[in-house]
Amino acid sequence: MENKIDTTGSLNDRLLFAVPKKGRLHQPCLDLLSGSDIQFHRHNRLDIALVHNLPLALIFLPAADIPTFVGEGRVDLGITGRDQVAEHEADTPPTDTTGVVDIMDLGFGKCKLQVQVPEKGEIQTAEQLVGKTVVTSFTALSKAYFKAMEVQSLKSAAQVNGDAENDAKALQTTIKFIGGSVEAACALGVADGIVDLVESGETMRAAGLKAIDTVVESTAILISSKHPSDPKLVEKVTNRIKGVITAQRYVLCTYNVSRALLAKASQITPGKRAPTVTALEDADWVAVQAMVERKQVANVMDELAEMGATDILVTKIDNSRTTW
Ligand SMILES: Nc1ncnc2c1ncn2[C@@H]1O[C@H](COP(=O)(O)OP(=O)(O)OP(=O)(O)O)[C@@H](O)[C@H]1O
Ligand SMILES: O=P(O)(O)OC[C@H]1O[C@H](OP(=O)(O)OP(=O)(O)O)[C@H](O)[C@@H]1O
Repeated sequence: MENKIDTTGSLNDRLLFAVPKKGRLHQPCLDLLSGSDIQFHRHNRLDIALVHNLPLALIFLPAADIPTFVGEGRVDLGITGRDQVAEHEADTPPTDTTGVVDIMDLGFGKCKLQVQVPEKGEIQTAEQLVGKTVVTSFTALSKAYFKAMEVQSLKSAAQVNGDAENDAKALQTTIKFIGGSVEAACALGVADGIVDLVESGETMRAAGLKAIDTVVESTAILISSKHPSDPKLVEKVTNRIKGVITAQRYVLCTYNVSRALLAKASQITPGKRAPTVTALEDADWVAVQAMVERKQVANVMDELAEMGATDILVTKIDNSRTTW
């Protein structure tokens, strides 16, 4: 009892921010909070942590439950996968007051929710799974996906034999829920196909499966409820997170170039508004500084060097406050 911490009493005046408590999104979220200087200490086994330096409380929840808590306005802000929001909305369509607001894409947790079937089996298309058994953790999205196909198949079948009742039964796809290790379902004879997440494709290949269609593409997103308790604080947290994401996505590229080549160089590194150009002691030369997307930087350096820029340096951005 001595170690029991009463956090509930202190939650009233705080903006509640839901963060995945485990799984693929957990660590990148902790990194994002740390980069945004959101300081907290999470006591062992407690799913609520008070933030020391802002009127915020972090609520650690399964990624799949976050859209429900935020959508019902029980929690103000949250980070989860776009796939989880889509699943929640397929099950509980948003109204004027419920449902989530998609604030921004966070870039990590990239994956696809895909229809998968045994590599060596007879099924080659998603249409061939209509009327069969599909196992998934995303039942609402899968039901909606196959429903659309069933309607289509029913129309085609009715045109051929006109026996609508029997056709409807034959074309009903069974969607079964499994909480994890969905990829094992086909090999165990539980399913003809599955709907599961794919990132590298390693799990799918190891299970002898292949993807035949994509239901949803996903990345982690920052979401808020429709009427958060403190919109100003939501904006502050959003701007901090945006700053960290931008800092991760861009680097600062600095180089020297002759004035004669400045226009050409500016086309290679246009920067945010325009590159920063500084005069040098040598009147024919200038120093240029511009933000460049990290994934483009090697190509940009090659192009700059080829066109005659010298002393090209790339530096990491620790944090930022900018709009793109
Ligand atoms: N292989 C993956 N690569 C990238 N992102 C993923 C991957 N698998 C899942 N995700 C993302 O992370 C979210 C949470 O999935 P994850 O399986 O890590 O959660 P979890 O809470 O541990 O759930 P479970 O207990 O069902 O495994 C997914 O909804 C998806 O947005
Ligand atoms: O394409 P890959 O890179 O192999 O990733 C895909 C796997 O990742 C997720 O599962 P996770 O490892 O989170 O475990 P789970 O099956 O218990 O959900 C997903 O459900 C797949 O099984």
